[in-house]
Formats: sequence, C-alpha cells, structure tokens
Amino acid sequence: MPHLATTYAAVNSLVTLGGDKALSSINREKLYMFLRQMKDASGGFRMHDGGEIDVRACYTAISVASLLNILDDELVQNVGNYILSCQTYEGGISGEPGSEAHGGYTFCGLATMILINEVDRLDLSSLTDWVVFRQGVEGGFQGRTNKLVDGCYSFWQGGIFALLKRLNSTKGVKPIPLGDGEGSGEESPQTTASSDAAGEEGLNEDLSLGGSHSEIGDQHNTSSQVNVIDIDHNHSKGHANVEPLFNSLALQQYILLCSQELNGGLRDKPGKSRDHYHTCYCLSGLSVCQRSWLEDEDSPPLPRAVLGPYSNLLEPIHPLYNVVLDRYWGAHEFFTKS
Ligand SMILES: CC(C)=CCC/C(C)=C/CC/C(C)=C/COP(=O)(O)OP(=O)(O)O
Ligand SMILES: [Zn+2]
Repeated sequence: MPHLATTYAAVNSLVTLGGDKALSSINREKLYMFLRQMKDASGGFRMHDGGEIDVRACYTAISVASLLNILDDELVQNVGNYILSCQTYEGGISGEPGSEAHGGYTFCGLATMILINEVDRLDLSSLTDWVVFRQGVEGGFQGRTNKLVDGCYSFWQGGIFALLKRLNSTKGVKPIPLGDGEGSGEESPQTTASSDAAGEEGLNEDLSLGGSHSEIGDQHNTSSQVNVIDIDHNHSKGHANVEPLFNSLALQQYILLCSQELNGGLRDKPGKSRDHYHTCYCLSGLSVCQRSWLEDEDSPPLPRAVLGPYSNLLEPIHPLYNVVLDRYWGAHEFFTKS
C-alpha cells in the first residue's frame, strides 16, 4: 500500500542520491495522483488509503509536492485551515485538532505553512514562546511539556528555530506566483515573532526567499496564487551573527556527548539503542544548530559556534525538507527544467 511517510522518505532519499538517474526515476504524474487521492475534504491529507489524517500527512504531502514541483491549488486548498485548527493554547501544533502540542507536529505544521505561503496565519509569537521553553537542563529538547529530552527533537524543535530565524530576518517570504505571473511583486506580511534574534549587524540586508514551481505538462492548474519559498543561500554577506533563541552549544553537547553512541550512530538518550531515525534527526539537528548563529547561511559558521574541533562541522541542510542543501539545489534545478 502506498504511504505518505515512505513516499516522503523515498523522495528525500532519491534527492539525496541526486543525479539524473535518481531524479528521473520518480514518476511525478502517478505521485501527483496519489497525493490527490490522499487529500481529504477537510483540507488535510491521509497517510494512506483509509489511514489517519494528521499534520504529518499534510507536511509529507506538501513537502514532496513542493520538492518535485507538482504543488498546485488543489493540493493546497484548505491545508492551512487544517493546520491552523491544530495550533493549541500552548502555542505549539498538535497532530490533530484537540491533541497536545508536540515538536514533531509543530515542525511539520510550520514548514507546511511556509511552503504554502500561509505562515502569517499562525500565531508565531505564541509558537515561539512555546518552543523556547522546550530545551531541557540536559541541553537537548523535549517534544512536549513535562516530557523527557530526546535527541531526535534536536531537529524537530531545532528546525523550528531555523525556520523562525529566516522568517524573523526582516526579509520575510517573497511570494512567487505560479503560471501566468499574476500577483507578482507582492510581499507577504512580515511575521511578528520575537525579535530577540534581531538587532545585530546585517539584519537589514536582503535575504530573499523565493522560488518557482512549474507544471508537469498542462496537467495541473497552477494559475492562481500558490506560492512557495526557497531559502536563498546565494547572498554572501560575510559573518553576520544573530543570537539564537536557544542554547546552541548546550544542544551540541547533548547531541555529541549524550546521543552519540561510541560505536557509531545516534540515539534518543544514554541507555537507548542507536537507530537510523535518531541518527538522521540528531545529525540534521546538529547541522542546523551549528549554523544557528549565522544570519547568512551561505557563509561558514565561526569556529566558536561549533562545539569541539571544526571538523565536527556538518553539511548544511535545507530546513524545510531536511535534505542536504546541495542536493536540494540539484533537485530544484532538475524539476524546474523538466
Ligand atoms: C515527517 C515525519 C516523520 C514526521 C513525524 C513527526 C513526529 C516526530 C511526530 C511525533 C509523534 C509522536 C506522537 C511522538 C510522541 O511519542 P512519545 O510519547 O514516545 O514521545 P515523547 O514522550 O517525546 O512525546
Ligand atoms: Zn526520539
């Protein structure tokens, strides 16, 4: 049975492999049809035929569609309303309406809202307030209030900071219209999340977030205002620094010293076993954390921002999709042309 989680993992894996052979092996027409079949009348998505509707399904569907350049109005319709209905009184986002705010779903919800260009509809101030209190004394993040820290939240919560930082950086999200170019030039509203990260040098410079989606043939209606962002890493502006809204060195300490298994691989916490899931999300969390002082993602972090030897520095990732940044650009170019 096709499933959105495995679809997301497979597409990200192929993008990570990169190259024409891997990228052209994805049947985008059939994948688009699958995504349409998973779309629910509520606006949300199901994980699989007859499966659960939740924020993770919305993210995996929209992320894959965006990465493959098959995102259109039909897929986007009412997703934003569904995600909004999951933002809780605490400020974070739950898996389904009425559930508890959780880091995994908050990342998924925030990233989805950015990808569909509706992030300004969330209460970003209370979301920021919620996430800044999720770092434990151990240095790692917990997924939800009063729970234990766990290495995988280094990305789910740490990735939220990476996204908020870009939204906060005065440059905002530049809408790129699909199809006929209608609506171009409009700036989306700036977010008002905590401005603590601002105030340092370089924050008034342009970090445009822009991208474009093309159609697969004439199949999809892409005529209206479906927008997407790409984080533009092409502006080199030296070493502008912003203070992260969490303790970056403490998180790196937790990942490297508590989550790392001496024989290789990473884990939730000492006493737990290593696995691929925690290895992936601890490393992605470490990568965004090492760059949390940087306003400009294009320049390398200063040595003091990287815990331990500078050889600990990981490849940058794209924080919306969680793929190595270089490979994201390869896929972006490939699917923009084809
Ligand atoms: C794209 C993708 C794979 C998204 C998944 C997002 C994600 C990690 C969602 C969290 C799921 C969940 C119910 C965790 C609680 O488990 P728990 O009660 O064992 O953990 P906790 O005590 O830390 O809350
Ligand atoms: Zn975990």
